[in-house]
Amino acid sequence: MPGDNPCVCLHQDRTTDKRSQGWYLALMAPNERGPNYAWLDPSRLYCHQQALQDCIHDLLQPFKTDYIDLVVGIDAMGFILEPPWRQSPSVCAAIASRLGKGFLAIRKAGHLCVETKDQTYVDYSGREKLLEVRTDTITPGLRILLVDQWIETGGTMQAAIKLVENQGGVVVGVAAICIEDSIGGKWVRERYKCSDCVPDHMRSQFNSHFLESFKRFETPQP
Ligand SMILES: O=P(O)(O)OC[C@H]1O[C@H](OP(=O)(O)OP(=O)(O)O)[C@H](O)[C@@H]1O
Ligand SMILES: Nc1ncnc2[nH]cnc12
Repeated sequence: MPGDNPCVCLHQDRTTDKRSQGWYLALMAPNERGPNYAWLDPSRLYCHQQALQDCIHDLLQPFKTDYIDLVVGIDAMGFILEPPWRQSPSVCAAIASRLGKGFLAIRKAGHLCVETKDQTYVDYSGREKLLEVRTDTITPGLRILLVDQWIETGGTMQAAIKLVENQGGVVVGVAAICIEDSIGGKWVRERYKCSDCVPDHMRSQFNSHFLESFKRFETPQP
């Protein structure tokens, strides 16, 4: 049953199982390191080949018929979810290239050695931060899919949207594993076509920052 959220093992082979919607979300690890960290670690699901494929498939469903010129990912984990249209996720850059789509990285401050536009923001940590993007890529009218791992307060995504739109880019859509029902998350949803991976019956768990699967979560022993 879809509400049944099994404890999914990282190395369990689910390729032949009947997979329920969002099954791979149970692979995400709870925060065990305290308040300076995000409340969970979604990146554990990227280690599982089927989980990564299903996650990206789900994220892209709503955009199948949209024309997209460029995929823009937010530093750092947003880079992983660059869509691997039609092929394996491990070769996403090659696929983007074959399809004639580029990938633009919006970076956290201090990494780019070229001319940049920047935008300050405050994220879930409450700290003021800076995003930067190169100025030689986004041209007026360019149709962009913005991708990040997660939207909690929405501060990071709102800053990325400003960077794109201030250069004339058109945000066709916003994709993240979870867009929480925060004020900022709702702001993004109300203004842009969005996709996330959270089934309706699990949304309250995400908004309260505790997943049922955490109760059964076991960290593998070394
Ligand atoms: O909605 P917000 O409250 O702004 O938070 C969302 C941002 O926070 C996380 O990134 P983080 O800075 O933890 O770095 P990471 O991508 O390298 O994990 C996440 O990947 C988003 O970029
Ligand atoms: N990676 C993440 N996981 C969970 N909550 C988040 N909030 C912001 N980033 C997050």
